[in-house]
This record gives sequence, C-alpha cells and structure tokens, in this order.
Amino acid sequence: MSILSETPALFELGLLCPEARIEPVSDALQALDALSVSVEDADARTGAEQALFGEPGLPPPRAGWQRSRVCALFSTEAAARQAQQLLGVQDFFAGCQPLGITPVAEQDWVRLTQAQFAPVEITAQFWIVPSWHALPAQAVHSLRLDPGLAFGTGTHPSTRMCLRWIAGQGAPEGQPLGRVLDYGCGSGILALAAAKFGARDVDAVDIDPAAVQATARNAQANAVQLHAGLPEQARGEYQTVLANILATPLRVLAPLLCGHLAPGGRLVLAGILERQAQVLKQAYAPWLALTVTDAEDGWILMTARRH
Ligand SMILES: C[S@@+](CC[C@H](N)C(=O)[O-])C[C@H]1O[C@@H](n2cnc3c(N)ncnc32)[C@H](O)[C@@H]1O
Repeated sequence: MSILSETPALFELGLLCPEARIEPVSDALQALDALSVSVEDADARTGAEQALFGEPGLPPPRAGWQRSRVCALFSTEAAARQAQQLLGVQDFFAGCQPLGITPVAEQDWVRLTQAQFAPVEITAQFWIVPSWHALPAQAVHSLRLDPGLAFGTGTHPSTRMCLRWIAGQGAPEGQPLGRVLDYGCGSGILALAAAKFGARDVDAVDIDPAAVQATARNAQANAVQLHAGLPEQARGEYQTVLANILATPLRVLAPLLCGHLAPGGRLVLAGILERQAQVLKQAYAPWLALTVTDAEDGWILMTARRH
C-alpha cells in the first residue's frame, strides 16, 4: 500500500448538522456500521469559525459546533447510501442536510499517523522517541513512548517542563529523586523518566484505569520497574511528588499531595496556567511555599521543598 494511491477504498458520507443533532446522528451512524465518525466545525477557516476550548485532559465543553460537518466512513458506497436514506426519515434528522457521498482514496493510515509523531527533544541529551523511530544520535537518555489513550507523549509544555526538571536532577547541581510518586501518571511518562534518572522506588497512580494499564505497558517496553495503580495505591512518604494535572484538581489535592511528602521532599506541580499561580500558592501555603521555576507557552511549573 502507498500513502496515497488512487484506488477508492472507502466512502465518506458528509452531513451538515446543528449542534443539538450531533449526538443522535453520530450514535445512529455508528449503529449503521460506520467505520468512523468525525465532527468538524462547518465554518472552520471562515469568519464564523468558533473555538471550543477545553483544558488538556478534559473534554471540550460542548459536543460540537453550531453548524457541524459530520463525516462517516463506510466500506461500500451502498452502505453509505443506505445510511443516508435511513437517517433521512428519522425525526432527529430534522434540520440536518446530506452533503453527499465521496470516495476516499486508499491510504496507509498507520504510516500516515506515525508520520505525525516525531522524536521530542527534552534536553539536548534526553529524548522521547516513538517505537518506530530510530534514536537520535545525540540521545544519551531516551524513553520509548507511542501515542495512545493516555495523556503524555512529551509534546505538551507541562509534561516537557516536568521532564526537564527530572532530567536536571541527574545534572551535577541536581539532587537524588529518592522514592517518587507520579500522581496523575497518564502514560507514565514522568514516572518512567524518574526511574531513568535514578529514582529508587517509583509509584505511578491515576484515576483512569486506562492510564494505569498504559503506564504498566510503557514501563515494560522501557524495561523500567515501577508500581502502577489507582490513587489509593500511593502509600507513605516520598522524596519527590510529581503531579501534572490541572489547577483545579491540584488545589483540591493539596492536603493529600503534601501528606505524601517526606521531610525535605520536593513537590513538582504542572498543568497550571500563568494566571493561576497565585491561587495555587495560597492553596499550598499551609504546608509549603510554591514558586514558579519554569514557564513555557503560558504554562508554568511550580515547585517547593517541604521543611
Ligand atoms: C495532564 S495528564 C498528565 C499525564 C502525565 N503525567 C504527563 O505529565 O504528561 C493528567 C492525568 O491526571 C489524571 N487525573 C486527573 N485528576 C486526577 C485525580 N484527582 N487523581 C489522580 N489522577 C487524576 C488524568 O486521568 C490524567 O491521566
């Protein structure tokens, strides 16, 4: 298979739907054996384009746009045409409009997807590298991580800042990480990095069971020893507590995270926007004094030592 050959392999049914119809129409398309259903802003790249904001790790605030283009892929033209006919007679289709059925050239989806993920440079010597890429020649330290269901491939500024902080502990001015807790581990990327940079015992926890599984798989792929589990599996005191979540959960988690810090231990928080620094400082003030120690693209890293 080539990345783009001329053979039409699939058929795309396009529909224009108002926001209130997106969910029932998408559900019906899936029930009609669509191979995939995607939703886009029908007014994208026009003056009427609407932004849907969601902080990383959280779903967007709404199911779709005022006018959404819903695209469903079918394996045959007949299946796409039948789906269009069946949808056309449903009550919930009122206000929707078919945009037509178009053949989609056969593509090598795997290669196309892989091509979008390149190695990520954390420091000149520390790289996050997808499994299908060769290691960059200058990579002294590396983690093998593929994009998956759990957050954390090193492309987000918050993750990168945490990774830089961890890598800095391996530098001459750094300090041993000791026992490490990665709270909200996602793919396990911070826990894996901590293990690579000398942590002696690593616990990685997340409320999402898919993240726990991904962390265990990624640990195996990187030949790293760690304990992945749900939050209640964080036990006792740690010399390093890492939490890249978001400002609101981090505020709520202040007593819990500080309760896990050993005397002299260090707390590293990320997932925080510049304007949220003060709120976080106040929330943690009863236990320790957070300071901003790194910043990238409007996101900040906050760290503190427990006395
Ligand atoms: C932004 S991702 C960070 C993933 C990874 N640690 C990184 O640095 O890229 C945040 C993770 O925290 C998890 N999470 C959110 N709220 C949580 C909570 N209250 N307790 C534990 N994990 C939580 C989410 O499921 C998600 O996997």
